[in-house]
Amino acid sequence: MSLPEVYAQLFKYIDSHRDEYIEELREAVAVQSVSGSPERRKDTCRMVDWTAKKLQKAGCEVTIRDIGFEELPDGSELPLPPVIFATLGSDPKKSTICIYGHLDVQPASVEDGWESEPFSLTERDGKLYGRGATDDKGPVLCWIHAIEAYNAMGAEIPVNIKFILESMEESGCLGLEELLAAEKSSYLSDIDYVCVSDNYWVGTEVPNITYGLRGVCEYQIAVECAKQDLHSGLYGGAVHEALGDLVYLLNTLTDSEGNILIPNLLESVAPVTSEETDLYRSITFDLNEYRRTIGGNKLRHNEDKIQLLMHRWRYPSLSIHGIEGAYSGSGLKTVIPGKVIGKFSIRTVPNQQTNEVNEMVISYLEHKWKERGSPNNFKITVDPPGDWWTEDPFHPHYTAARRAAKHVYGVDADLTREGASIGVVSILKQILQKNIVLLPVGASDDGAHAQNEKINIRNYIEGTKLFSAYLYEVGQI
Ligand SMILES: NCC(=O)N[C@@H](Cc1c[nH]cn1)C(=O)O
Ligand SMILES: [Zn+2]
Ligand SMILES: [Zn+2]
Repeated sequence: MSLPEVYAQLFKYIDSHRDEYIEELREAVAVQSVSGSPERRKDTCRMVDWTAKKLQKAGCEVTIRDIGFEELPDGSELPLPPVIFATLGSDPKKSTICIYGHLDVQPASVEDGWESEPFSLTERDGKLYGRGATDDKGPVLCWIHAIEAYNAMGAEIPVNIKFILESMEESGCLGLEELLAAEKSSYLSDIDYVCVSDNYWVGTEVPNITYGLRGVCEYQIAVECAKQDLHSGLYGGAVHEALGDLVYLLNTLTDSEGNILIPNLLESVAPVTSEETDLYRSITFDLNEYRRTIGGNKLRHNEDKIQLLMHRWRYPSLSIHGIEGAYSGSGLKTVIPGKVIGKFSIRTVPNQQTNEVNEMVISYLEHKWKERGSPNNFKITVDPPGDWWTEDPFHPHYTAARRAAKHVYGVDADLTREGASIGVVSILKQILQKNIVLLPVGASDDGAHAQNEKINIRNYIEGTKLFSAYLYEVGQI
């Protein structure tokens, strides 16, 4: 494949600006834009301002869109971080692509087991460690740097660009759907293609392009046995313990193999077709490397690549995330928690309907609660869901993205799905009905949401090249 002249120049420029790109990521990571923490809301808004300035400097016309308030558990209201709309170019002869990214991050602290301060970007062995490095500040910066590279070369970007950058992605995308629905006939009216970089490679060497996501339904079960915690020596034996009830309920959700026990929940899962299975065969995926990265003893579907990938991407799964109110410090504490809240989620897939899943979950838990016969207070809360999404991976937009990947990495990108959820993707699909490509830059072992999140310098720099090449290739469709 001959390399277009523009690539040679862009790639050389990008390589020579590596150190500046790292410094910019350092600045971005230092802003503690944790959307789930009300006390970090100012920092989250600061991240919005910081990014808006970068976009303006790159030549974009930036609009900051207010999206209202979040109601906190105590009934007070907290302003949501605004959404950035940024436009570059409005040539009617060019296609217009919509690029989505998010500026908020998951919580992180050294006490969780980080080897270095999570909000201070730290380089070790060619990797940049820091919260948000790969999810999703690194990829957002890759887009901005790709545009800056075109500008510096004096090269024309062959597409118009419209950014949507939100800062509540890690907290249910609050306020975004309403904003985007209202913009269908204005800001979003001329979008031809959508590109999102908020997921990861399936491995560490071969790039992939993603055509499907699972949805997510999140639940909280609260059980209360006392108005405060109790001394287990003084009250143990006298009370019906809330944590025992909760553990019982959580244990009824799956069997020991992880199979979901909620009746009828799997009935609406679309059958896997042979064409679909064929797409999984050629995916580069090393089961043993995946297991080693996790550090576990044995995987489910251990011997079968296709089954394992399908259970990560194509079938529902149920995960228990934690128990609020239960003692979780080191050592023992002889306490009976007065109130505990169990948190779990179900990843949903085509053709499951969120409202049906919610009804099945609630009715099953209410039935199990009755069976338990506990006198304690019990309440289930359903959190805002995200829908699943699938796309046509043989659309010319995908061909353009794969051509871009081939130019950068020299190999064919795999066509894959992902098991996580990106709320905006199904929302944009519903509103725009346009082809959406997910174009990840980070590697499978980046540790998004976990301790020691990182992006490899190679992925960060090659990701910038990938986006510059993607802009070029989409301009050729
Ligand atoms: N990079 C996508 C991602 O991490 N999405 C989150 C979205 C979410 C759902 N509930 C809280 N965050 C995911 O867990 O899939
Ligand atoms: Zn993300
Ligand atoms: Zn995330």
